[in-house]
Amino acid sequence: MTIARLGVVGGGLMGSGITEVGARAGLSVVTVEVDDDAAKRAAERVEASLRKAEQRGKLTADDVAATLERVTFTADLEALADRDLVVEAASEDERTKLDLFRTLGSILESDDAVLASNTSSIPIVKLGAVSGRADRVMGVHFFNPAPVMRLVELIPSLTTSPETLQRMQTFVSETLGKEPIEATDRAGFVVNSLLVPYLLSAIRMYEAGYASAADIDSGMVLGCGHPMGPLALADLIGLDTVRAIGVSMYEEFKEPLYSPPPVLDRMVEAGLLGKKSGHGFYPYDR
Ligand SMILES: CC(=O)CC(=O)SCCNC(=O)CCNC(=O)[C@H](O)C(C)(C)COP(=O)(O)OP(=O)(O)OC[C@H]1O[C@@H](n2cnc3c(N)ncnc32)[C@H](O)[C@@H]1OP(=O)(O)O
Repeated sequence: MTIARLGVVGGGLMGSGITEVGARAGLSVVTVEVDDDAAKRAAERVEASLRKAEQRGKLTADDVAATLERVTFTADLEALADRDLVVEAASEDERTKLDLFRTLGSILESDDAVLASNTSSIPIVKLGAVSGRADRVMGVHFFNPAPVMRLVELIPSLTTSPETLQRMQTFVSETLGKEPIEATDRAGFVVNSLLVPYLLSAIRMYEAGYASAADIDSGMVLGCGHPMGPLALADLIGLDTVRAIGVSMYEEFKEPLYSPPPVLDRMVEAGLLGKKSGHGFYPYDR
Protein backbone atom coordinates (compact mmCIF):
# COMPACT_ATOMS: atom_id res chain seq x y z
CA MET A 1 0.00 0.00 0.00
CA THR A 2 2.39 2.66 -1.14
CA ILE A 3 1.29 6.25 -1.00
CA ALA A 4 1.08 7.77 -4.47
CA ARG A 5 -1.83 10.18 -4.05
CA LEU A 6 -1.35 12.88 -1.43
CA GLY A 7 -3.96 15.38 -0.28
CA VAL A 8 -3.16 18.55 1.65
CA VAL A 9 -5.74 20.64 3.46
CA GLY A 10 -4.61 24.26 3.72
CA GLY A 11 -2.34 26.09 1.33
CA GLY A 12 -0.76 28.55 3.75
CA LEU A 13 2.85 28.59 4.85
CA MET A 14 2.97 24.92 5.88
CA GLY A 15 0.36 23.53 3.46
CA SER A 16 2.08 25.00 0.41
CA GLY A 17 5.45 23.75 1.68
CA ILE A 18 4.08 20.22 2.19
CA THR A 19 2.48 20.39 -1.27
CA GLU A 20 5.85 21.27 -2.78
CA VAL A 21 7.64 18.50 -0.87
CA GLY A 22 5.09 15.91 -2.04
CA ALA A 23 5.08 17.05 -5.67
CA ARG A 24 8.88 17.17 -5.81
CA ALA A 25 8.92 13.59 -4.50
CA GLY A 26 6.85 12.58 -7.55
CA LEU A 27 3.45 12.25 -5.85
CA SER A 28 0.15 13.40 -7.30
CA VAL A 29 -1.03 16.16 -4.92
CA VAL A 30 -4.45 17.73 -4.41
CA THR A 31 -4.34 20.82 -2.20
CA VAL A 32 -7.59 22.21 -0.82
CA GLU A 33 -8.16 25.74 0.39
CA VAL A 34 -11.25 27.48 1.81
CA ASP A 35 -12.20 29.26 -1.44
CA ASP A 36 -11.02 29.79 -5.01
CA ASP A 37 -9.02 32.93 -4.17
CA ALA A 38 -7.14 31.17 -1.39
CA ALA A 39 -6.54 28.18 -3.70
CA LYS A 40 -5.10 30.56 -6.30
CA ARG A 41 -2.81 32.16 -3.73
CA ALA A 42 -1.60 28.70 -2.64
CA ALA A 43 -0.82 27.84 -6.27
CA GLU A 44 1.13 31.10 -6.65
CA ARG A 45 3.06 30.39 -3.45
CA VAL A 46 4.12 26.92 -4.63
CA GLU A 47 5.03 28.16 -8.11
CA ALA A 48 7.08 31.07 -6.69
CA SER A 49 9.01 28.69 -4.45
CA LEU A 50 9.70 26.32 -7.37
CA ARG A 51 10.84 29.25 -9.53
CA LYS A 52 13.23 30.29 -6.77
CA ALA A 53 14.65 26.75 -6.75
CA GLU A 54 15.02 27.03 -10.55
CA GLN A 55 16.86 30.36 -10.26
CA ARG A 56 19.24 28.77 -7.76
CA GLY A 57 19.94 25.97 -10.26
CA LYS A 58 18.33 23.26 -8.10
CA LEU A 59 15.56 22.51 -10.63
CA THR A 60 15.33 22.91 -14.39
CA ALA A 61 12.41 24.69 -16.05
CA ASP A 62 11.20 21.23 -17.15
CA ASP A 63 11.34 19.97 -13.53
CA VAL A 64 9.26 22.96 -12.42
CA ALA A 65 6.68 22.35 -15.16
CA ALA A 66 6.49 18.61 -14.38
CA THR A 67 6.18 19.28 -10.63
CA LEU A 68 3.36 21.79 -11.16
CA GLU A 69 1.61 19.28 -13.46
CA ARG A 70 1.34 16.91 -10.52
CA VAL A 71 -0.55 19.39 -8.30
CA THR A 72 -4.20 20.45 -8.34
CA PHE A 73 -5.41 23.37 -6.22
CA THR A 74 -9.10 23.47 -5.42
CA ALA A 75 -11.71 24.69 -2.93
CA ASP A 76 -13.55 21.34 -3.03
CA LEU A 77 -12.80 18.97 -0.12
CA GLU A 78 -14.51 16.13 -2.04
CA ALA A 79 -11.55 16.22 -4.44
CA LEU A 80 -9.64 14.38 -1.68
CA ALA A 81 -11.87 11.27 -1.93
CA ASP A 82 -9.32 9.09 -3.79
CA ARG A 83 -6.24 10.08 -1.75
CA ASP A 84 -4.00 7.51 -0.01
CA LEU A 85 -2.90 10.10 2.57
CA VAL A 86 -4.32 13.49 3.52
CA VAL A 87 -2.19 15.86 5.60
CA GLU A 88 -4.27 18.55 7.27
CA ALA A 89 -2.36 21.83 7.60
CA ALA A 90 -5.17 24.26 8.40
CA SER A 91 -4.73 27.03 10.96
CA GLU A 92 -3.84 25.96 14.51
CA ASP A 93 -7.41 26.08 15.81
CA GLU A 94 -8.91 23.05 17.52
CA ARG A 95 -12.50 23.56 16.37
CA THR A 96 -11.43 24.02 12.72
CA LYS A 97 -9.37 20.84 12.85
CA LEU A 98 -12.12 18.81 14.56
CA ASP A 99 -14.63 19.90 11.89
CA LEU A 100 -12.17 18.95 9.15
CA PHE A 101 -11.42 15.51 10.58
CA ARG A 102 -15.11 14.78 11.00
CA THR A 103 -15.71 15.64 7.33
CA LEU A 104 -12.54 14.07 5.94
CA GLY A 105 -13.25 10.79 7.75
CA SER A 106 -16.39 10.37 5.68
CA ILE A 107 -14.93 11.68 2.39
CA LEU A 108 -11.98 9.28 2.07
CA GLU A 109 -12.99 6.26 -0.04
CA SER A 110 -10.21 3.80 0.67
CA ASP A 111 -10.24 1.92 3.98
CA ASP A 112 -6.44 2.05 3.90
CA ALA A 113 -6.20 5.83 3.54
CA VAL A 114 -4.39 7.65 6.35
CA LEU A 115 -5.49 10.98 7.77
CA ALA A 116 -2.65 13.02 9.26
CA SER A 117 -2.46 16.37 10.97
CA ASN A 118 0.41 18.83 10.80
CA THR A 119 -0.70 20.27 14.15
CA SER A 120 2.00 21.32 16.60
CA SER A 121 -0.04 21.04 19.74
CA ILE A 122 -3.63 19.83 19.36
CA PRO A 123 -4.31 16.30 20.76
CA ILE A 124 -4.16 13.77 17.92
CA VAL A 125 -6.42 11.41 19.86
CA LYS A 126 -9.29 13.95 19.63
CA LEU A 127 -8.86 14.29 15.86
CA GLY A 128 -8.90 10.50 15.55
CA ALA A 129 -12.04 10.17 17.68
CA VAL A 130 -14.18 12.45 15.48
CA SER A 131 -12.86 10.98 12.21
CA GLY A 132 -14.49 7.55 12.61
CA ARG A 133 -11.14 5.93 11.62
CA ALA A 134 -9.04 6.58 14.73
CA ASP A 135 -6.58 3.74 13.99
CA ARG A 136 -5.57 5.45 10.73
CA VAL A 137 -5.10 8.95 12.17
CA MET A 138 -1.81 10.36 13.47
CA GLY A 139 0.33 13.48 13.64
CA VAL A 140 2.83 14.09 10.85
CA HIS A 141 4.48 17.38 11.75
CA PHE A 142 6.67 19.23 9.24
CA PHE A 143 8.96 22.20 9.96
CA ASN A 144 9.12 25.57 8.26
CA PRO A 145 10.37 25.99 5.55
CA ALA A 146 9.13 22.46 4.75
CA PRO A 147 11.17 22.05 1.53
CA VAL A 148 14.38 22.76 3.51
CA MET A 149 13.89 21.26 6.98
CA ARG A 150 14.77 17.56 7.12
CA LEU A 151 12.82 16.69 10.26
CA VAL A 152 9.29 15.30 10.45
CA GLU A 153 7.81 14.47 13.86
CA LEU A 154 5.55 11.41 13.88
CA ILE A 155 2.92 11.34 16.61
CA PRO A 156 0.83 8.20 17.01
CA SER A 157 -2.04 8.67 19.48
CA LEU A 158 -3.36 6.08 21.93
CA THR A 159 -5.65 4.82 19.15
CA THR A 160 -3.26 4.85 16.15
CA SER A 161 -2.46 1.36 14.85
CA PRO A 162 1.18 0.15 14.61
CA GLU A 163 0.60 -0.35 10.82
CA THR A 164 -0.31 3.32 10.38
CA LEU A 165 2.84 4.43 12.21
CA GLN A 166 4.95 2.03 10.14
CA ARG A 167 3.43 3.34 6.89
CA MET A 168 4.17 6.94 7.85
CA GLN A 169 7.76 6.04 8.86
CA THR A 170 8.30 4.51 5.42
CA PHE A 171 6.55 7.39 3.66
CA VAL A 172 8.59 10.09 5.41
CA SER A 173 11.99 8.42 5.11
CA GLU A 174 11.72 6.60 1.78
CA THR A 175 9.23 8.60 -0.27
CA LEU A 176 10.02 12.10 1.02
CA GLY A 177 13.67 11.49 1.98
CA LYS A 178 13.22 13.21 5.35
CA GLU A 179 14.20 12.14 8.90
CA PRO A 180 11.34 11.03 11.16
CA ILE A 181 11.43 11.16 14.95
CA GLU A 182 8.64 9.81 17.13
CA ALA A 183 6.93 11.79 19.88
CA THR A 184 4.12 11.22 22.37
CA ASP A 185 0.70 12.84 21.87
CA ARG A 186 1.30 15.75 24.29
CA ALA A 187 1.04 19.41 23.27
CA GLY A 188 4.32 20.60 21.73
CA PHE A 189 5.76 17.13 20.96
CA VAL A 190 9.59 17.22 21.04
CA VAL A 191 10.64 20.32 19.13
CA ASN A 192 8.03 22.86 20.22
CA SER A 193 8.32 21.74 23.86
CA LEU A 194 11.88 23.04 23.70
CA LEU A 195 11.49 25.80 21.10
CA VAL A 196 8.33 27.62 22.21
CA PRO A 197 9.48 28.50 25.78
CA TYR A 198 12.70 29.79 24.22
CA LEU A 199 10.83 31.98 21.69
CA LEU A 200 8.42 33.26 24.36
CA SER A 201 11.36 34.06 26.67
CA ALA A 202 12.93 36.12 23.91
CA ILE A 203 9.63 37.94 23.37
CA ARG A 204 9.40 38.64 27.15
CA MET A 205 12.96 39.98 27.06
CA TYR A 206 12.00 42.28 24.18
CA GLU A 207 8.80 43.32 25.99
CA ALA A 208 10.75 44.23 29.12
CA GLY A 209 13.08 46.46 27.07
CA TYR A 210 16.00 44.32 28.23
CA ALA A 211 17.60 44.50 24.78
CA SER A 212 16.56 45.46 21.24
CA ALA A 213 15.08 42.89 18.85
CA ALA A 214 18.22 43.07 16.70
CA ASP A 215 20.52 42.54 19.69
CA ILE A 216 18.48 39.62 21.07
CA ASP A 217 18.68 37.93 17.67
CA SER A 218 22.36 38.75 17.12
CA GLY A 219 23.07 37.27 20.56
CA MET A 220 21.76 33.87 19.52
CA VAL A 221 23.07 33.94 15.92
CA LEU A 222 26.58 35.15 16.71
CA GLY A 223 26.88 33.76 20.22
CA CYS A 224 25.29 30.34 19.75
CA GLY A 225 25.54 29.70 16.01
CA HIS A 226 21.77 29.51 15.42
CA PRO A 227 20.77 30.09 11.76
CA MET A 228 18.42 32.86 12.88
CA GLY A 229 17.56 34.62 16.13
CA PRO A 230 14.39 33.83 18.13
CA LEU A 231 12.42 36.94 17.09
CA ALA A 232 13.21 36.46 13.38
CA LEU A 233 12.27 32.79 13.79
CA ALA A 234 8.98 33.71 15.50
CA ASP A 235 8.30 36.03 12.53
CA LEU A 236 9.07 33.16 10.13
CA ILE A 237 6.78 30.69 11.92
CA GLY A 238 4.00 33.31 12.22
CA LEU A 239 3.23 35.12 15.47
CA ASP A 240 -0.37 33.83 15.47
CA THR A 241 0.96 30.28 15.22
CA VAL A 242 3.56 30.79 17.97
CA ARG A 243 0.81 32.24 20.17
CA ALA A 244 -1.63 29.41 19.42
CA ILE A 245 0.98 26.74 20.22
CA GLY A 246 1.87 28.53 23.49
CA VAL A 247 -1.82 28.66 24.46
CA SER A 248 -2.31 24.92 23.79
CA MET A 249 0.84 24.02 25.69
CA TYR A 250 -0.18 26.24 28.62
CA GLU A 251 -3.64 24.65 28.68
CA GLU A 252 -2.09 21.20 28.78
CA PHE A 253 0.67 21.75 31.36
CA LYS A 254 -0.22 25.03 33.19
CA GLU A 255 3.46 25.93 32.92
CA PRO A 256 3.87 29.77 33.02
CA LEU A 257 6.79 29.63 30.58
CA TYR A 258 4.33 28.49 27.86
CA SER A 259 1.90 31.36 28.43
CA PRO A 260 2.10 34.00 25.65
CA PRO A 261 3.24 37.43 26.92
CA PRO A 262 0.82 40.39 26.40
CA VAL A 263 2.94 41.99 23.66
CA LEU A 264 2.48 38.85 21.55
CA ASP A 265 -1.30 38.99 22.08
CA ARG A 266 -1.34 42.67 21.05
CA MET A 267 0.78 42.07 17.94
CA VAL A 268 -1.51 39.24 16.79
CA GLU A 269 -4.61 41.34 17.50
CA ALA A 270 -3.04 44.15 15.42
CA GLY A 271 -2.46 41.79 12.47
CA LEU A 272 1.33 41.92 12.91
CA LEU A 273 1.82 38.23 12.18
CA GLY A 274 5.44 38.23 11.05
CA LYS A 275 6.84 37.52 7.61
CA LYS A 276 3.54 36.34 6.11
CA SER A 277 1.74 39.63 6.91
CA GLY A 278 4.73 41.84 6.02
CA HIS A 279 5.41 42.94 9.62
CA GLY A 280 6.23 41.33 12.95
CA PHE A 281 9.27 42.09 15.07
CA TYR A 282 10.78 43.23 11.74
CA PRO A 283 9.31 44.66 8.50
CA TYR A 284 9.37 42.46 5.35
CA ASP A 285 8.99 43.08 1.62
CA ARG A 286 5.93 41.24 0.37
C1 LIG B 1 6.33 26.02 14.81
C2 LIG B 1 6.38 24.61 14.41
O1 LIG B 1 5.43 23.88 14.67
C3 LIG B 1 7.55 24.00 13.83
C4 LIG B 1 8.47 24.88 13.07
O2 LIG B 1 8.35 25.05 11.88
S1 LIG B 1 9.69 25.58 13.98
C5 LIG B 1 10.68 26.41 12.81
C6 LIG B 1 11.80 25.54 12.32
N1 LIG B 1 12.60 26.27 11.38
C7 LIG B 1 13.74 26.87 11.72
O3 LIG B 1 14.17 26.78 12.87
C8 LIG B 1 14.38 27.66 10.64
C9 LIG B 1 15.73 28.19 11.07
N2 LIG B 1 16.32 28.93 9.95
C10 LIG B 1 17.03 28.33 8.97
O4 LIG B 1 17.28 27.14 8.99
C11 LIG B 1 17.55 29.23 7.88
O5 LIG B 1 17.63 30.54 8.38
C12 LIG B 1 16.65 29.22 6.58
C13 LIG B 1 16.68 27.83 5.94
C14 LIG B 1 15.20 29.61 6.88
C15 LIG B 1 17.18 30.24 5.61
O6 LIG B 1 18.54 29.96 5.43
P1 LIG B 1 19.58 31.07 4.90
O7 LIG B 1 20.85 30.38 4.67
O8 LIG B 1 19.53 32.26 5.79
O9 LIG B 1 18.89 31.61 3.61
P2 LIG B 1 19.06 31.15 2.14
O10 LIG B 1 20.49 31.17 1.72
O11 LIG B 1 18.10 32.04 1.43
O12 LIG B 1 18.49 29.67 2.13
C16 LIG B 1 19.25 28.50 2.41
C17 LIG B 1 18.70 27.38 1.60
O13 LIG B 1 17.33 27.13 1.96
C18 LIG B 1 16.48 27.34 0.81
N3 LIG B 1 15.26 28.01 1.27
C19 LIG B 1 15.16 29.01 2.14
N4 LIG B 1 13.88 29.33 2.37
C20 LIG B 1 13.14 28.50 1.60
C21 LIG B 1 11.75 28.32 1.38
N5 LIG B 1 10.83 29.05 2.01
N6 LIG B 1 11.35 27.36 0.52
C22 LIG B 1 12.24 26.60 -0.13
N7 LIG B 1 13.58 26.71 0.04
C23 LIG B 1 14.03 27.66 0.89
C24 LIG B 1 17.25 28.19 -0.13
O14 LIG B 1 16.84 27.99 -1.46
C25 LIG B 1 18.67 27.72 0.12
O15 LIG B 1 18.93 26.52 -0.57
P3 LIG B 1 20.42 26.20 -1.18
O16 LIG B 1 21.38 26.46 -0.07
O17 LIG B 1 20.31 24.75 -1.57
O18 LIG B 1 20.56 27.13 -2.33
